[in-house]
Amino acid sequence: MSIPFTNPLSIPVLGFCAYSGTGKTTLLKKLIPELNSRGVKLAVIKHAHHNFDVDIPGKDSFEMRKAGARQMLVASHVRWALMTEDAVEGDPQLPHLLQQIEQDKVDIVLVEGFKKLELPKIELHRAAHGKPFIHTQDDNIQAIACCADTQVPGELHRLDINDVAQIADFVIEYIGKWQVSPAPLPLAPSSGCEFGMSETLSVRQGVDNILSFVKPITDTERLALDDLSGRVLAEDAISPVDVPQNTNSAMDGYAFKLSEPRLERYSIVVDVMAGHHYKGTLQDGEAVRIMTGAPLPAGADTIQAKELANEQGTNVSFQGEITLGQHVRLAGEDIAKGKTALAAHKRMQAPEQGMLASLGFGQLPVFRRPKVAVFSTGDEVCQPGEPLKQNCIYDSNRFTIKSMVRKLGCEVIDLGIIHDSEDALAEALQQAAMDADMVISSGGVSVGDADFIKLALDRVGKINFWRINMRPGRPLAFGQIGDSLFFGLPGNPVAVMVSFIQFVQPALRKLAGEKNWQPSLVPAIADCKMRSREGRTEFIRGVYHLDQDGRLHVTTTGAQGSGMLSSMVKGNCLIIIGEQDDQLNSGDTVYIQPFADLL
Ligand SMILES: Nc1nc2c(c(=O)[nH]1)N[C@H]1C(S)=C(S)[C@@H](COP(=O)(O)OP(=O)(O)OC[C@H]3O[C@@H](n4cnc5c(N)ncnc54)[C@H](O)[C@@H]3O)O[C@H]1N2
Ligand code: MOO
Repeated sequence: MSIPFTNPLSIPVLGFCAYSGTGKTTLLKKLIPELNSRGVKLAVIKHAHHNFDVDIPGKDSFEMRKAGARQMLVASHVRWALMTEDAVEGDPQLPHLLQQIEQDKVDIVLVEGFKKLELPKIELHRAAHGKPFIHTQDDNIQAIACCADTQVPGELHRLDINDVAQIADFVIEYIGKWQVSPAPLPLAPSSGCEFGMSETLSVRQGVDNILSFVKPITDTERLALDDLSGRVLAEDAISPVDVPQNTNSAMDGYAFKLSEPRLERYSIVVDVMAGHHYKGTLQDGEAVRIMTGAPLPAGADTIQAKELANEQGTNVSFQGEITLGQHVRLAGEDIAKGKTALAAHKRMQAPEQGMLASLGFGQLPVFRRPKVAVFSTGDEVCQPGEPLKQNCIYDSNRFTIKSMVRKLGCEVIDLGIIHDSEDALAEALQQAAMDADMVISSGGVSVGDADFIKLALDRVGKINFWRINMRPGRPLAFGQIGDSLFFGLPGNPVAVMVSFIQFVQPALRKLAGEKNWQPSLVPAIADCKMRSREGRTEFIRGVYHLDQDGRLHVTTTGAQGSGMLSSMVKGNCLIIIGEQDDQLNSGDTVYIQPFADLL
């Protein structure tokens, strides 16, 4: 029996399954240090079948839990542990357990046990134990680690159960290939098969297929702190210092040593300003005037704010509750020296730049920015700024595409408007693919006028023309020209933007080296009725706001023609009606995708 499983995290999860006695734990005890030595940070979840305990009778944490604390968190400066009394019928739920993992701190979660879940796993098998294979019953086995003389089916990835380095290679390759599911939407699952010319795909199938062709850029360059905005970090930034550097005061006030019982008054020995320190050691009954950010003098352990203190001559007395250690910021409490302050593959914006500055970095390695060539097609398309010819339309697509490409930190190569001639298109595509990592065109991909671009693409690359079950943005071309990726977006201006957000954006982010990116989708209450068609994903331009009931509400921008760019200008989000719905009523909850970060 297999039990469905969905990974709720944006990092990979890999199980290890075997009959008991095969040596799962023994292998993991060797594999973990091997992976650590290669820079892989990992978490492990282990399923225990018995009523285990990690605490010791007599310890405070044990006694408090036994006294009835449903959760008990015990912490020191090196480790913390959360114990939760959570008796469930049957097995614990792995997705719930995974959500307890701090996924920004590790690259992968290894799972021991949970054999019946539809979870990607490595099977461990020792012929000498005479146990049956698991992969014959479980399609989720990614590889089998077994003895040299064991026969396994040819298509199954084979590993040597005694070769820990080889198993570590497989895990690292698995992490590299793993892709976060880009659309946690109620969309049809991807079938994972190859799609040919003019197939009709779901949005999820389209994204999965495209991402399987994207190879992240590995070239790097070093940039000054000031130039990091929008760039993707190429190596972990390890903190060279403690932040804060010293244990210091979080308040303007007085620092002293708290004693039991509390003293009536303290004598003020000196003022300590930020950027200076008191060289002596405070004695019982002594206090210093201290400013926010100034180092805590030796001997002091507590601060009282100025507002709760009365100075009389050279003495000070305090009002209100005082707890040991209050208003003291510990050295390294934000970021400790030697810890990963920012992991590689993160796109940097203001908070990341600020944090790197606070650690004293002057320059950092980033991945080279992707180069993206953009052009428009069509004899009716005119250059803005020039007189509009009869029966023509100004080129808006090149400008929306270029703007979104730049927002994603890429370099734009503008190829202008290419007129409907097979030779001109073929030449432009070939040249663009030599210079750029990605080529994006708009127009000419639906049935009527697709012929020129299809013929040209056939000459220079490998392209699929798909219909995506979505609106707007039904036609989409995707493929490769040489080493370059090609997107042929539909001509209608709104369809261009929606297709870019759904398909080009995840591809460009992966190309740029970014990891763990997922579209931001948030639930909102529909304030009006909206129509779709079952089997199709509808991206309606909407306006969301925080209502007086404290929840996000959303309404449409009005007319939804796929040529009406005004709907994108008025809107601040896409309202997503999934494939399984044909209508949304006022009051229903719907996912929205705010687009302020890209547009
Ligand atoms: N018989 C069918 N006709 C159409 C279908 C279909 O399935 N069967 N699909 C429709 C859909 S959906 C879309 S979207 C469009 C996409 O067509 P193309 O990609 O071939 O685009 P064009 O025909 O070249 O242009 C469509 C529309 O967009 C305007 N356009 C084109 N380029 C630009 C530009 N750079 N800036 C601004 N506007 C542009 C163009 O003038 C047309 O009005 O096909 C439907 N038809
Ligand atoms: O993509 Mo078209 O604009 O769906 O109507």
